[in-house]
Amino acid sequence: MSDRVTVSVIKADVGSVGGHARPHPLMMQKCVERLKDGVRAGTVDDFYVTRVGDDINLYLTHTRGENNKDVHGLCWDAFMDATKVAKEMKLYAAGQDLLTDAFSGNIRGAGPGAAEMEFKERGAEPIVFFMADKTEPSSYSFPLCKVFMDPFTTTGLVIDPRAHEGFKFEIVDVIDSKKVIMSTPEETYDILTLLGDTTRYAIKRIWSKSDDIGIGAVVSTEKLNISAGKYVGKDDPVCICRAQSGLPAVGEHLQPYMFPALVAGWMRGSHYGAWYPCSVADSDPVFFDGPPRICAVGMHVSNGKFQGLEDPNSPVGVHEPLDYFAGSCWDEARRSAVKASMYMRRHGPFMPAVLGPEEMEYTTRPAVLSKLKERMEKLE
Ligand SMILES: O=P(O)(O)OC[C@H]1O[C@](O)(COP(=O)(O)O)[C@@H](O)[C@@H]1O
Ligand SMILES: [Mg+2]
Repeated sequence: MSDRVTVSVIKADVGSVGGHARPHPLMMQKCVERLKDGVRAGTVDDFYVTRVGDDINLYLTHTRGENNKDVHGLCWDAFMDATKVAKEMKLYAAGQDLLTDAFSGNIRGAGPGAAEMEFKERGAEPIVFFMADKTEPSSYSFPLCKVFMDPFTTTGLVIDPRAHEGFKFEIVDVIDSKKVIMSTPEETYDILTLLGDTTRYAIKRIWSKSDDIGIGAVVSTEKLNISAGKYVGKDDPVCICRAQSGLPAVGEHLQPYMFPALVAGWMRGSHYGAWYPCSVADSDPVFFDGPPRICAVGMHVSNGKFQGLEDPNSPVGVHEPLDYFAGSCWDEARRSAVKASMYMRRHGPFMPAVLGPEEMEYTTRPAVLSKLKERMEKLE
C-alpha cells in the first residue's frame, strides 16, 4: 500500500434551486450514493459532499494520485446523476458545467474544477478547504500571497524554522496555458509583478522548501469560459491548504479573509464585488447574485480518511467539518463586504464596477462592437 495519500476536491455547478443559488438536497444525495459505490469498488477511500452557493463540491481521499481516470470518472458519474435529478425538477442551469457528453478520462477541460494534492501523511494532518462561489481562481492569489509571503500576516515565516525557509510557487498563465515555478522570499517582488495581474496569472500550487513537508496549497485553476468558448458561469474555484508544523497555522490561513478584498465575478461573472466570508449554510448568493462567497471548512486526514467532529466510527462519507466562518467573529468582515459591494453597485455598468474589456469577451460586447463596426467613423 502506498504511504502517500491523495486529497481531491472536484466541483461543478450542475443545477440549482432559486436561480444560481443552491443545489437541491436530492442532487447532493445522488452524489453521496455514487461515491459510496466508489468506496465499495475501492476507487476512493473516503469522501464528503458539500457545496458553496450553487456548486457541489466532492472531497475525496484515495491513493491513486492526481488526475486519476477512475477517480475523475467517478466524480463525472456523480455529477451526471445529480444533473439527471436537476433536469427532472427543471432546476436552473441543469448540467451547466458538464461541457461534453462523453467523458474522456480527465475532468480538467471538461467543465468541472479540480484541486488535488498528494503527500505523505504527517503525525497530524489538518487541512483547510476553501470553496468560493461567483468568482475566479486568481481571487486566491491575494490571500495566498499574504499567508505564504507576508511576515506581517504569517508570523510563522519569521519564527517557525521550516516556514522561514520559504516556499516554491507554481504560477499559471491561465490565458496562454503556461506555467513558471518561482521561489520565496528571494523572488517575492517578481511573483507579485505577475500575480497582481489577476486577469491572467493565478497560483496553482505552493510547496514548502523544507525537505520533509511537500505540498502546502493547491487551487483549481480551470477557466470555464475558456474551456467552453463562451460565458457559462464563473469558475468558482476551490483551494486546499495543509496547515501547521512548518506550514502556515490554520489561523494564519484564515486571517486574510477578515479583509473583504474585491474579486472578479459576482453577477454574470462580470463585476467586482467584495469577498463575503460565510458558513456553508449562509453561502446562498442573495444580493445581486452574491457578493462572491468564500467558505472555509476544516478536517484532518487521518490514516487516509477524513476526520472531522463526527464519531470516528461514523459510516463512510459522514463527516462534520469545522465551519470556520460560521461564527460572529466574522460579522465585521461580512458587514464590510456588504458595504464595499453596495459602493461598487452604485457604479452600475461602468468600470471599475464591471470587469475590463478583455474579461467581457464572453458577453454581448463582441456582438455589439461588430454591429457598430460599419457605423464607426474616423475622427477628423
Ligand atoms: O443567462 P443566465 O443563465 O441567466 O446567466 C446569468 C447567471 O450567471 C451567473 O453569473 C452564474 O453564476 P455561477 O458562476 O455561480 O454559475 C449568475 O450570476 C447569473 O444569474
Ligand atoms: Mg457557482
